[in-house]
Amino acid sequence: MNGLKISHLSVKFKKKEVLQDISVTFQPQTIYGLLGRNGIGKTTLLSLIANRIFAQDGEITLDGHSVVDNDLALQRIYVMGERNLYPKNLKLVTILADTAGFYGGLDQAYAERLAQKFGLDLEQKYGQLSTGYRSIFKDIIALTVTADYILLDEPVLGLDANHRDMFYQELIDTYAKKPRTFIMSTHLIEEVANIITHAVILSAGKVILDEEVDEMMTKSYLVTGPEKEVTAYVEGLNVIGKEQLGRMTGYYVYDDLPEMRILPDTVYLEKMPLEKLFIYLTQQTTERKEG
Ligand SMILES: Nc1ncnc2c1ncn2[C@@H]1O[C@H](COP(=O)(O)OP(=O)(O)OP(=O)(O)O)[C@@H](O)[C@H]1O
Repeated sequence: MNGLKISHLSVKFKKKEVLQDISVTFQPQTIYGLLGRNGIGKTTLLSLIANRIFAQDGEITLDGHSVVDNDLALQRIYVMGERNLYPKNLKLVTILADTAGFYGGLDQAYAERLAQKFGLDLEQKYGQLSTGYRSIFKDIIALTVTADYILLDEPVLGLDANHRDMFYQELIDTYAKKPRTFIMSTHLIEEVANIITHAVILSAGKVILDEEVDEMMTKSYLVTGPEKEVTAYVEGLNVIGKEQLGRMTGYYVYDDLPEMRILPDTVYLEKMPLEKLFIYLTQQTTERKEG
């Protein structure tokens, strides 16, 4: 019952089906990565959760209560808005105060510390900010607002490498001090691989993976070796990709490795990076849909 539960949700824009009968539960106090290729429906899903758009079918509940027109539930869910959400002539301090008003609080002192750290003057107007600083400002709100579920839509869009690093560090720190749920949509998978504890991958209108990152990593391998030996070793396993690496063949395997199977001296096992897993899993489902 606890958690943000998406049940059998379907969304169409005109004739285009974006999400088809998806179900997934976001648990309390967990950092999620919401991953998927461009245009797959990540922002759409976040907008549905925030009640900004409505689904044709399905239901979203927070701790058992529908979020539709439910201010009590919506106050507990903060969604980092799209690019031009705020009026350009509003000062950042005013936006902070308004947000605090709606959500029942915002850690003002922490917001000011963050603004100083990122070099952001809160007396500026929103319209004066560069793309990167708009993201930084929205990130500051997301990190400081009083809400149990914080939805971050591409939080590092336009941020330079130093600022991205700072943001990730702040996210880890604030989560450690006050655990709550963050759902972060991003394309920078390797950058968040050590931050998110759970991954939800969307592809071809469906949730194709919903799993703990640690669990995923225990069954994600790159197996390399001479073609004959390596092909024999991976037989019957869930091979999601293949690459030719010079004279060696590499198979990307997403499966538990059989304990009884002996690994030949010429065959090597490595961990598959999360990004490779994402690339091959989403490629498979897209090809299946198109094929
Ligand atoms: N209001 C709308 N009207 C019509 N089509 C829409 C609308 N909003 C989104 N779409 C379409 O829905 C699909 C999903 O878009 P969405 O923005 O959710 O994808 P995304 O996964 O967030 O993409 P990206 O990673 O590129 O930001 C796209 O094909 C988009 O064109």
